[in-house]
Formats: sequence, C-alpha cells, structure tokens
Amino acid sequence: MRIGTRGSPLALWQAHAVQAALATALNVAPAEVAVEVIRTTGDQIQDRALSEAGGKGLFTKELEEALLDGRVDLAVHSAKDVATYLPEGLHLAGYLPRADVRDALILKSGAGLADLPAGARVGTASLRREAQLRRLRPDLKVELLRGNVHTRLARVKDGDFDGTLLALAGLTRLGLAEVASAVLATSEFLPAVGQGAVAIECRVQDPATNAAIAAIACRDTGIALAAERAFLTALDGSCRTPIAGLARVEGDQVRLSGLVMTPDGADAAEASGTAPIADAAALGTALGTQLRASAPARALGL
Ligand SMILES: NCc1[nH]cc(CCC(=O)O)c1CC(=O)O
Repeated sequence: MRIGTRGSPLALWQAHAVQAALATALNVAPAEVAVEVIRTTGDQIQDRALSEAGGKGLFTKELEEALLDGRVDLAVHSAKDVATYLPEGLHLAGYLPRADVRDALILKSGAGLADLPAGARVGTASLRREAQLRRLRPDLKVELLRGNVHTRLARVKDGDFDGTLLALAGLTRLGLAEVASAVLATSEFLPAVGQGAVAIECRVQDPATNAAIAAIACRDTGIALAAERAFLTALDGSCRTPIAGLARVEGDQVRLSGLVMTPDGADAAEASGTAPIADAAALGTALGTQLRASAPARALGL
C-alpha cells in the first residue's frame, strides 16, 4: 500500500501517523506501507493568498492525480484543506481521531488578544481568521502571512508581525505547542471546517484500501466531518467567503455550529443545531441552507 502526501513537516507527520496506524491494523512492518512525497501547486505558491491563486484544491490536486493514476493508494490531507467537491472516483474514506480543534494565538509579547495594542500587526493567510480578528479587534492591522508553520513563527519572532494565529493541532504535531501565547475558545473563535482532523482519501473502487482505512477510522470524527462538510457544501462558499464550522458528537446526537462573515468581520450570521448522528449530513445541509438565506449577501460574495 502506498500513501501519497505533501512534503511539509506537518503533512509528513500526518502521513506517518496514518502509516503507523495502518501497519498496526494490517499487522505488517511500517516499511511495508510506503510514504511517497508529491509536490503540489500550493507548495510552490508563496507570494499570494491561496484564495487568489485558485483556492483549496491547490494542496490536493497533484495527490488526487496520483490516486487516479494508481501511483498511490491513499492520500493523507489536513481535512481543512480538502475541497468541497472531490474528483469523480475518489472519496474521503475515513479520518484519524481528531486533535484539538482550536486556534492558537502566537504573540511576540503578551498573553492574549487583549494584550495587543491598537494598530498591532497580525499576520494570517486565512480569510476566516482575518474576519474573526477584525470582528473582535477592528483596531488591529491584519496582513497577509503565508508559508509553513515554521516560516510563520519565524516572521513573528523576527518582529515582522506582532502576532499570528495557527491551529493548535498543527503546532502540537510539530512539537511546538508551547509557542502558543493563548488558545482561543471555540465560542470566541470558531475553527475552520475540518480543523484538527486528518482525512484519508482513496479510490471508491478499491475494496482492499477502503477496508484498511475503515479499520483505523475514527467514527465520531467521521460523523462530525459529515456534518461540517455538508454545511460547507450547502453554503457553496467560495474560497473568498470567510466560513467557520464545528460539529461534535454528544452521545447519540451531533451538534453543529456555523458562522459566515463578511471579510471585514462587520457582519456575521450564525446558526447551530442538533440532530441524531445518522442525520449528521442532513443537519449540515439544513444549517448551511439556513445561513445562506440569512447571511449578509456581501459575506457570500453575492
Ligand atoms: N491551511 C494550512 C493548514 N492545514 C492544516 C493546518 C493545521 C492542522 C489542522 O488543522 O489539522 C494548517 C496550518 C494552520 O492553519 O495553522
């Protein structure tokens, strides 16, 4: 079995986590599950916001081509980076148990958002984080900061920015959780759809790989992601729409909260609801449709 992955430190950690889980489930040596690094368009673009370069699929396109060509059998992604629609013949077959979903604030100095002085420069490449920051702190300067986690941290350390926001899950995977000055509550800073989850994609018509993924997949994460991804699909959010969404399994129910904002954070529409876990996707569709109707048109790029 061959796993395709991007070559960033975060992507490699995720691929190796899937490799280890599969080797255990299949009762083979880890070396029998190969990890193959594939360079994606998203890895090559460093000078622009990805939303301007064509969006989400940029980190997955080359991996999906390798899957369709049969060069690899599985592709491992941060669930957050997986586009709403997948190419014909491919699907997300399972997820690893989800890590902490929250965003972390990394400051040059200070312990929380309130410690940033008016006019402080916060770097991010995420439209969602930009809108949420502007909503909470309209007095800050939010500017584009791209690159992998290490690059972004270095830019703060060097004083190019007063702070940045990163997923705690990514920091933790890289052994960097201690750089977080604060971890933001989901009630204040709702994460991106899929944040903290590792998704495993494969060919629909590949029984052996689907069975192997089923053996390692986390049920609750799959239910939560079904709700979150249906929410995103119903909103039909372009890459220029700041959207946040988080679902959690609570017993035999799934609870979903969603948020759509204007890029400047001035207007926002929120919705939340609960459904039996079997109806997770329907819940996502219903909340997404509801927000589509109530969200400020400007937020949806209409
Ligand atoms: N867009 C890049 C990306 N994709 C997934 C993660 C973090 C890990 C995760 O959310 O699972 C990150 C970095 C970040 O947003 O801090």
